[in-house]
Amino acid sequence: MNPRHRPYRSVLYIPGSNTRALEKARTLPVDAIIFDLEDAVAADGKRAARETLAAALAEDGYGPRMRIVRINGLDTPWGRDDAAAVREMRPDAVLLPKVGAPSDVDALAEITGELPIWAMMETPRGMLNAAAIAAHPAMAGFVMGTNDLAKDLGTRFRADREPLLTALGLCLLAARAEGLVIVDGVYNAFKDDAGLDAECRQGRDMGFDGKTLIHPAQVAIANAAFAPSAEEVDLARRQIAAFEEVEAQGKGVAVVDGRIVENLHVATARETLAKAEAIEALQTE
Ligand SMILES: CC(C)(COP(=O)(O)OP(=O)(O)OC[C@H]1O[C@@H](n2cnc3c(N)ncnc32)[C@H](O)[C@@H]1OP(=O)(O)O)[C@@H](O)C(=O)NCCC(=O)NCCSC(=O)C[C@H](O)C(=O)O
Ligand SMILES: [Mg+2]
Repeated sequence: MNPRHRPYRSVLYIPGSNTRALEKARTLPVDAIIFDLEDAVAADGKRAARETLAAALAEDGYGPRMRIVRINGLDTPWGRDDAAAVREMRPDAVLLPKVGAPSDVDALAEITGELPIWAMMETPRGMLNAAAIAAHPAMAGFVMGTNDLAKDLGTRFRADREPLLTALGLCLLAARAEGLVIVDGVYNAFKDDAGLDAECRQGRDMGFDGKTLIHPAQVAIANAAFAPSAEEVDLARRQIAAFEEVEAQGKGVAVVDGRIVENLHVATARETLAKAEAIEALQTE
Protein backbone atom coordinates (compact mmCIF):
# COMPACT_ATOMS: atom_id res chain seq x y z
CA MET A 1 0.00 0.00 0.00
CA ASN A 2 1.25 3.49 -0.87
CA PRO A 3 1.87 5.10 2.57
CA ARG A 4 0.28 8.30 1.24
CA HIS A 5 -3.05 6.48 0.96
CA ARG A 6 -2.87 4.62 4.25
CA PRO A 7 -6.30 4.94 5.93
CA TYR A 8 -6.66 6.66 9.32
CA ARG A 9 -10.45 6.46 9.60
CA SER A 10 -10.46 5.01 13.11
CA VAL A 11 -7.67 5.75 15.59
CA LEU A 12 -8.43 4.06 18.92
CA TYR A 13 -6.92 5.11 22.24
CA ILE A 14 -6.07 2.21 24.52
CA PRO A 15 -4.88 2.77 28.09
CA GLY A 16 -1.37 1.28 28.25
CA SER A 17 -2.30 -0.21 31.61
CA ASN A 18 -5.36 -2.15 30.40
CA THR A 19 -4.21 -5.65 29.45
CA ARG A 20 -7.69 -6.75 28.37
CA ALA A 21 -8.03 -3.77 26.00
CA LEU A 22 -4.49 -4.28 24.69
CA GLU A 23 -5.46 -7.86 23.86
CA LYS A 24 -8.82 -6.96 22.38
CA ALA A 25 -7.32 -4.34 20.04
CA ARG A 26 -5.55 -7.11 18.10
CA THR A 27 -8.95 -8.13 16.76
CA LEU A 28 -10.62 -4.74 16.22
CA PRO A 29 -10.99 -3.34 12.68
CA VAL A 30 -9.19 -0.07 13.48
CA ASP A 31 -6.74 1.66 11.16
CA ALA A 32 -4.49 2.87 13.96
CA ILE A 33 -4.03 2.53 17.70
CA ILE A 34 -2.79 5.12 20.17
CA PHE A 35 -1.32 3.21 23.09
CA ASP A 36 -1.73 5.75 25.87
CA LEU A 37 0.64 6.38 28.74
CA GLU A 38 -0.76 9.87 29.41
CA ASP A 39 -4.30 10.79 30.49
CA ALA A 40 -5.80 7.28 30.41
CA VAL A 41 -3.29 6.05 33.01
CA ALA A 42 -3.41 7.07 36.68
CA ALA A 43 -0.29 8.67 38.17
CA ASP A 44 0.54 5.71 40.41
CA GLY A 45 0.23 3.29 37.50
CA LYS A 46 2.53 5.04 35.02
CA ARG A 47 5.61 2.87 35.45
CA ALA A 48 3.66 -0.37 35.39
CA ALA A 49 1.76 0.78 32.28
CA ARG A 50 5.06 1.43 30.48
CA GLU A 51 6.14 -2.15 31.21
CA THR A 52 2.77 -3.64 30.29
CA LEU A 53 2.79 -1.76 27.00
CA ALA A 54 6.38 -2.74 26.19
CA ALA A 55 5.42 -6.40 26.65
CA ALA A 56 2.30 -6.05 24.46
CA LEU A 57 4.25 -4.38 21.65
CA ALA A 58 7.04 -6.97 21.89
CA GLU A 59 4.42 -9.70 21.50
CA ASP A 60 2.81 -7.62 18.71
CA GLY A 61 -0.08 -9.23 16.78
CA TYR A 62 -1.46 -5.81 15.81
CA GLY A 63 -1.16 -6.64 12.10
CA PRO A 64 -1.52 -3.71 9.68
CA ARG A 65 -2.83 -1.33 12.36
CA MET A 66 -0.54 1.65 12.78
CA ARG A 67 0.98 1.63 16.26
CA ILE A 68 1.41 5.02 17.92
CA VAL A 69 2.49 5.47 21.55
CA ARG A 70 1.39 8.58 23.43
CA ILE A 71 3.89 9.47 26.13
CA ASN A 72 3.57 11.86 29.04
CA GLY A 73 4.83 15.41 28.50
CA LEU A 74 8.57 15.88 28.88
CA ASP A 75 7.86 18.37 31.69
CA THR A 76 6.23 15.64 33.81
CA PRO A 77 8.00 13.15 36.10
CA TRP A 78 7.44 10.34 33.54
CA GLY A 79 7.93 11.90 30.13
CA ARG A 80 11.66 11.44 29.59
CA ASP A 81 11.61 7.81 30.76
CA ASP A 82 8.57 7.17 28.56
CA ALA A 83 10.42 8.60 25.56
CA ALA A 84 13.50 6.46 26.20
CA ALA A 85 11.33 3.35 26.63
CA VAL A 86 9.33 4.09 23.46
CA ARG A 87 12.52 4.27 21.44
CA GLU A 88 13.12 0.63 22.43
CA MET A 89 9.48 -0.37 21.79
CA ARG A 90 9.86 0.60 18.11
CA PRO A 91 6.27 1.62 17.36
CA ASP A 92 5.41 3.35 14.08
CA ALA A 93 5.31 6.76 15.75
CA VAL A 94 5.46 8.53 19.10
CA LEU A 95 2.77 11.03 20.07
CA LEU A 96 3.73 14.04 22.20
CA PRO A 97 0.95 15.71 24.22
CA LYS A 98 0.36 19.46 24.56
CA VAL A 99 2.86 20.52 21.92
CA GLY A 100 3.25 24.29 22.07
CA ALA A 101 6.20 25.02 19.82
CA PRO A 102 8.76 23.31 17.53
CA SER A 103 11.26 23.31 20.41
CA ASP A 104 9.05 20.74 22.19
CA VAL A 105 9.46 18.47 19.18
CA ASP A 106 13.23 19.06 19.14
CA ALA A 107 13.43 17.97 22.78
CA LEU A 108 11.61 14.70 22.04
CA ALA A 109 13.57 13.99 18.86
CA GLU A 110 16.79 14.21 20.87
CA ILE A 111 15.61 11.17 22.82
CA THR A 112 13.64 9.20 20.21
CA GLY A 113 16.01 9.72 17.26
CA GLU A 114 14.57 8.83 13.87
CA LEU A 115 11.12 7.76 15.17
CA PRO A 116 8.37 9.76 13.41
CA ILE A 117 6.72 12.20 15.80
CA TRP A 118 3.03 13.07 15.98
CA ALA A 119 1.76 16.07 17.95
CA MET A 120 -1.31 16.44 20.16
CA MET A 121 -2.70 19.81 19.11
CA GLU A 122 -4.57 20.86 22.22
CA THR A 123 -3.30 24.13 23.66
CA PRO A 124 -3.90 27.75 22.63
CA ARG A 125 -0.13 28.20 22.12
CA GLY A 126 -0.04 25.10 19.93
CA MET A 127 -2.83 26.55 17.78
CA LEU A 128 -0.92 29.80 17.27
CA ASN A 129 2.26 27.87 16.37
CA ALA A 130 0.55 25.16 14.30
CA ALA A 131 2.30 26.06 11.04
CA ALA A 132 5.77 26.00 12.61
CA ILE A 133 5.07 22.73 14.44
CA ALA A 134 3.79 21.10 11.24
CA ALA A 135 6.94 22.20 9.40
CA HIS A 136 9.27 20.43 11.87
CA PRO A 137 11.20 17.77 9.90
CA ALA A 138 10.34 14.98 12.38
CA MET A 139 6.61 15.78 12.34
CA ALA A 140 4.39 13.16 10.68
CA GLY A 141 0.88 13.72 12.05
CA PHE A 142 -1.46 15.89 14.11
CA VAL A 143 -4.07 14.62 16.59
CA MET A 144 -6.64 17.13 17.82
CA GLY A 145 -7.02 17.16 21.60
CA THR A 146 -10.38 18.85 21.81
CA ASN A 147 -10.91 18.13 25.52
CA ASP A 148 -7.75 19.91 26.63
CA LEU A 149 -8.36 22.67 24.13
CA ALA A 150 -11.91 23.26 25.39
CA LYS A 151 -10.56 23.31 28.95
CA ASP A 152 -7.86 25.89 28.16
CA LEU A 153 -10.16 28.06 26.05
CA GLY A 154 -13.03 27.91 28.52
CA THR A 155 -15.39 26.91 25.71
CA ARG A 156 -18.58 24.97 26.27
CA PHE A 157 -19.20 21.62 24.58
CA ARG A 158 -21.66 22.16 21.77
CA ALA A 159 -22.98 19.67 19.24
CA ASP A 160 -21.96 21.94 16.36
CA ARG A 161 -18.48 22.56 17.86
CA GLU A 162 -18.66 26.15 16.68
CA PRO A 163 -16.36 27.45 19.47
CA LEU A 164 -13.61 25.07 18.28
CA LEU A 165 -13.90 25.59 14.53
CA THR A 166 -11.17 28.24 14.29
CA ALA A 167 -8.70 25.96 16.05
CA LEU A 168 -9.69 22.90 14.03
CA GLY A 169 -9.34 24.90 10.82
CA LEU A 170 -5.94 26.34 11.79
CA CYS A 171 -4.54 22.87 12.45
CA LEU A 172 -6.01 21.53 9.21
CA LEU A 173 -4.39 24.34 7.24
CA ALA A 174 -1.03 23.73 8.92
CA ALA A 175 -1.17 19.96 8.44
CA ARG A 176 -2.19 20.11 4.81
CA ALA A 177 0.41 22.78 4.01
CA GLU A 178 3.07 20.26 5.11
CA GLY A 179 1.41 17.08 3.82
CA LEU A 180 0.75 15.67 7.31
CA VAL A 181 -1.93 13.26 8.44
CA ILE A 182 -4.49 14.92 10.75
CA VAL A 183 -7.14 13.18 12.84
CA ASP A 184 -10.03 14.76 14.72
CA GLY A 185 -10.58 14.75 18.50
CA VAL A 186 -12.57 12.22 20.52
CA TYR A 187 -16.32 12.12 21.08
CA ASN A 188 -16.67 11.63 24.82
CA ALA A 189 -20.25 10.26 24.96
CA PHE A 190 -19.27 6.81 23.75
CA LYS A 191 -22.81 5.41 23.92
CA ASP A 192 -24.28 8.19 21.76
CA ASP A 193 -24.00 6.72 18.25
CA ALA A 194 -26.00 9.45 16.52
CA GLY A 195 -23.91 12.21 18.08
CA LEU A 196 -20.69 10.45 17.10
CA ASP A 197 -21.90 9.93 13.56
CA ALA A 198 -22.75 13.64 13.19
CA GLU A 199 -19.36 14.69 14.58
CA CYS A 200 -17.51 12.22 12.31
CA ARG A 201 -19.32 13.63 9.28
CA GLN A 202 -18.50 17.16 10.33
CA GLY A 203 -14.81 16.26 10.69
CA ARG A 204 -14.81 14.38 7.39
CA ASP A 205 -16.39 17.31 5.57
CA MET A 206 -13.80 19.66 7.05
CA GLY A 207 -11.02 17.47 5.69
CA PHE A 208 -9.82 15.33 8.60
CA ASP A 209 -8.43 11.90 7.72
CA GLY A 210 -10.26 10.20 10.57
CA LYS A 211 -11.33 10.37 14.18
CA THR A 212 -9.72 9.42 17.45
CA LEU A 213 -11.92 7.04 19.45
CA ILE A 214 -12.14 5.87 23.04
CA HIS A 215 -14.30 2.72 22.83
CA PRO A 216 -14.62 -0.23 20.40
CA ALA A 217 -18.32 0.59 19.90
CA GLN A 218 -17.24 3.76 18.05
CA VAL A 219 -15.11 2.02 15.43
CA ALA A 220 -17.71 1.04 12.84
CA ILE A 221 -19.24 4.52 12.77
CA ALA A 222 -15.89 6.22 12.14
CA ASN A 223 -14.84 3.63 9.55
CA ALA A 224 -18.05 4.22 7.61
CA ALA A 225 -17.98 8.01 7.84
CA PHE A 226 -14.38 8.43 6.67
CA ALA A 227 -14.45 5.86 3.85
CA PRO A 228 -15.54 6.90 0.35
CA SER A 229 -19.13 5.75 -0.13
CA ALA A 230 -20.16 3.50 -3.04
CA GLU A 231 -21.77 6.56 -4.67
CA GLU A 232 -18.54 8.56 -4.33
CA VAL A 233 -16.51 5.74 -5.87
CA ASP A 234 -18.97 5.43 -8.73
CA LEU A 235 -18.91 9.20 -9.35
CA ALA A 236 -15.09 9.24 -9.27
CA ARG A 237 -14.96 6.49 -11.90
CA ARG A 238 -17.44 8.30 -14.14
CA GLN A 239 -15.59 11.61 -13.75
CA ILE A 240 -12.29 10.03 -14.78
CA ALA A 241 -13.86 8.26 -17.76
CA ALA A 242 -15.67 11.41 -18.92
CA PHE A 243 -12.58 13.55 -18.62
CA GLU A 244 -10.41 11.06 -20.49
CA GLU A 245 -12.97 11.05 -23.27
CA VAL A 246 -13.01 14.86 -23.74
CA GLU A 247 -9.25 15.04 -23.27
CA ALA A 248 -8.83 12.68 -26.25
CA GLN A 249 -10.79 15.25 -28.25
CA GLY A 250 -8.40 17.99 -27.17
CA LYS A 251 -10.81 19.54 -24.64
CA GLY A 252 -10.19 20.33 -20.97
CA VAL A 253 -13.68 20.30 -19.49
CA ALA A 254 -16.14 17.42 -19.16
CA VAL A 255 -19.62 17.52 -17.64
CA VAL A 256 -20.89 14.79 -15.28
CA ASP A 257 -24.29 14.96 -13.55
CA GLY A 258 -24.58 18.61 -14.60
CA ARG A 259 -21.27 19.64 -13.03
CA ILE A 260 -17.99 20.51 -14.71
CA VAL A 261 -15.04 18.16 -14.38
CA GLU A 262 -11.54 19.58 -14.92
CA ASN A 263 -8.12 18.11 -14.26
CA LEU A 264 -8.20 19.14 -10.58
CA HIS A 265 -11.47 17.26 -10.06
CA VAL A 266 -9.90 14.24 -11.73
CA ALA A 267 -7.02 14.44 -9.26
CA THR A 268 -9.55 14.32 -6.40
CA ALA A 269 -11.38 11.44 -8.08
CA ARG A 270 -8.13 9.47 -8.36
CA GLU A 271 -7.44 10.11 -4.65
CA THR A 272 -10.92 8.81 -3.80
CA LEU A 273 -10.30 5.59 -5.74
CA ALA A 274 -6.85 5.15 -4.19
CA LYS A 275 -8.33 5.58 -0.70
CA ALA A 276 -11.09 3.07 -1.41
CA GLU A 277 -8.53 0.57 -2.75
CA ALA A 278 -6.29 1.05 0.30
CA ILE A 279 -9.23 0.37 2.62
CA GLU A 280 -10.11 -2.76 0.67
CA ALA A 281 -6.49 -3.94 0.81
CA LEU A 282 -6.46 -3.40 4.57
CA GLN A 283 -9.60 -5.50 4.96
CA THR A 284 -8.08 -8.43 3.12
CA GLU A 285 -4.77 -8.35 5.04
C1 LIG B 1 -14.54 4.54 28.56
C2 LIG B 1 -14.03 3.24 29.13
C3 LIG B 1 -13.50 3.49 30.56
C4 LIG B 1 -15.17 2.23 29.21
O1 LIG B 1 -14.62 1.01 29.63
P1 LIG B 1 -15.51 -0.26 29.98
O2 LIG B 1 -16.50 0.10 31.04
O3 LIG B 1 -14.56 -1.42 30.26
O4 LIG B 1 -16.28 -0.51 28.66
P2 LIG B 1 -17.05 -1.79 28.20
O5 LIG B 1 -17.37 -2.69 29.32
O6 LIG B 1 -18.18 -1.30 27.38
O7 LIG B 1 -16.01 -2.50 27.25
C5 LIG B 1 -16.40 -3.51 26.37
C6 LIG B 1 -15.20 -4.26 25.88
O8 LIG B 1 -14.33 -3.37 25.15
C7 LIG B 1 -13.05 -3.33 25.76
N1 LIG B 1 -12.58 -1.93 25.66
C8 LIG B 1 -13.09 -0.86 26.26
N2 LIG B 1 -12.44 0.25 25.89
C9 LIG B 1 -11.47 -0.17 25.02
C10 LIG B 1 -10.47 0.49 24.28
N3 LIG B 1 -10.31 1.84 24.40
N4 LIG B 1 -9.69 -0.24 23.49
C11 LIG B 1 -9.83 -1.59 23.39
N5 LIG B 1 -10.77 -2.29 24.06
C12 LIG B 1 -11.57 -1.59 24.87
C13 LIG B 1 -13.26 -3.78 27.19
O9 LIG B 1 -12.06 -4.31 27.68
C14 LIG B 1 -14.34 -4.82 26.99
O10 LIG B 1 -13.74 -5.98 26.44
P3 LIG B 1 -14.37 -7.44 26.70
O11 LIG B 1 -13.88 -7.81 28.04
O12 LIG B 1 -13.83 -8.29 25.63
O13 LIG B 1 -15.84 -7.30 26.61
C15 LIG B 1 -12.92 2.63 28.24
O14 LIG B 1 -13.49 2.42 26.99
C16 LIG B 1 -11.65 3.42 28.14
O15 LIG B 1 -10.84 3.42 29.06
N6 LIG B 1 -11.44 4.08 27.01
C17 LIG B 1 -10.23 4.76 26.70
C18 LIG B 1 -10.16 6.09 27.43
C19 LIG B 1 -8.93 6.80 27.00
O16 LIG B 1 -8.06 6.26 26.37
N7 LIG B 1 -8.82 8.09 27.36
C20 LIG B 1 -7.70 8.89 26.99
C21 LIG B 1 -7.75 9.30 25.57
S1 LIG B 1 -8.87 10.58 25.22
C22 LIG B 1 -7.88 11.97 25.44
O17 LIG B 1 -6.95 11.95 26.17
C23 LIG B 1 -8.28 13.15 24.66
C24 LIG B 1 -7.27 14.23 24.34
O18 LIG B 1 -6.04 14.23 24.97
C25 LIG B 1 -7.96 15.54 24.54
O19 LIG B 1 -7.44 16.43 25.21
O20 LIG B 1 -9.06 15.66 23.98
MG1 LIG C 1 -5.42 15.93 25.94
